[in-house]
Amino acid sequence: MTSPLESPMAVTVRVPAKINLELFVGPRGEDGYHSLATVYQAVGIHDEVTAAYHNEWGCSVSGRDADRVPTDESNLALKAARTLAERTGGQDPVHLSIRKEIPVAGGMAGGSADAAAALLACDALWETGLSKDDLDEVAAEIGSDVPFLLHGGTAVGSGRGEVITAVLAKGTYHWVFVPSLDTGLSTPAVYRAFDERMAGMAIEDPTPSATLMSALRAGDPMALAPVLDNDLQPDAIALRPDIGEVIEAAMGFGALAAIVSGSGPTVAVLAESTEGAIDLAVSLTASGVAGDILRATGPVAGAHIIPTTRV
Ligand SMILES: C[C@@](CO)(OP(=O)(O)O)[C@H](O)COP(=O)(O)OP(=O)(O)OC[C@H]1O[C@@H](n2ccc(N)nc2=O)[C@H](O)[C@@H]1O
Ligand SMILES: Nc1ncnc2c1ncn2[C@@H]1O[C@H](COP(=O)(O)OP(=O)(O)O)[C@@H](O)[C@H]1O
Repeated sequence: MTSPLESPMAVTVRVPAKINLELFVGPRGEDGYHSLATVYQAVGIHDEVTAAYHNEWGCSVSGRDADRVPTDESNLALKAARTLAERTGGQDPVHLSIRKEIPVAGGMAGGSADAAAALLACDALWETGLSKDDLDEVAAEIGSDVPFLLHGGTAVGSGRGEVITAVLAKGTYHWVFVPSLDTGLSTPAVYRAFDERMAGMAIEDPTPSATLMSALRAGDPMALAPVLDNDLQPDAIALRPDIGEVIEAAMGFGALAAIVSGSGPTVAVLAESTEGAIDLAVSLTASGVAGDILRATGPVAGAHIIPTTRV
């Protein structure tokens, strides 16, 4: 048995953002969700979530866009912690301190990332002993992107995106992200616009493309660039024409590719190398088309515990 002296009082988890290298949208199911075939990649922009014992449940948020993140029961990290506590027969309350770097409502799954981090942190703090599969099941209940953020790397997401299969991917990809301004884009609004655009057309069940898989196996950004694809991109651009301008500018400055991440509005720009990514970031900033730019490589590891205080 673990002595109380060895039990952690707080656990901190670092968790990456995701982009969708491919996002194929199928028909809308009876639950209101569309089936997806997506290829996720975890990229090196990270949030940190610390779970610490406290006399009541709660959370606080600091860092980038913190004022746009709720701290009530609708916070996805808090929701995840409370769901895990329920599933494991009740646990002592925790306070979650969330430090954000992932743009909020940007299509990079920051809320889902915090939920994945909270699950891992609370699982370790409470020593629930849940299996990986059990944790995945709780993750899927919180949101479609949450299981991937536990796994990281590059992976196919099927179902609603919550059924994860690892992909054989070589190499490191150099990305520039344009999170796009001060307002996000609502995921339901983008899916609604997709439905309106596709009304009356037959939508097939989606499958990942073989060409994308072979580009990833080769680890070749030049081969990956032309096959990046997102069925929601036209709808995100229709709702936010400035996204189209960012894509056009990035291509004009020599990007290998530029694509909307998930439901947007963040644009993910693929560069050939670190130097290429720096040049693109400088050109995009100087042109005035993008005020705020992030740079990262992918793939990176999923949610993981980082050393923290033990008593
Ligand atoms: C688009 C994606 C791509 O990875 O990521 P983000 O851009 O949000 O990061 C995901 O599909 C985000 O999935 P998820 O996290 O489940 O979306 P939610 O916010 O729960 O969905 C809000 C609403 O969007 C619509 N929705 C969502 C997912 C889906 N597969 N089909 C849908 O039609 C539904 O109307 C749903 O009620
Ligand atoms: N911990 C959290 N971090 C960020 N957003 C959160 C969090 N919890 C709830 N939200 C809400 O979820 C919404 C979607 O945010 P986010 O997950 O960052 O974007 P997206 O779904 O576009 O990837 C935001 O409007 C925000 O209010």
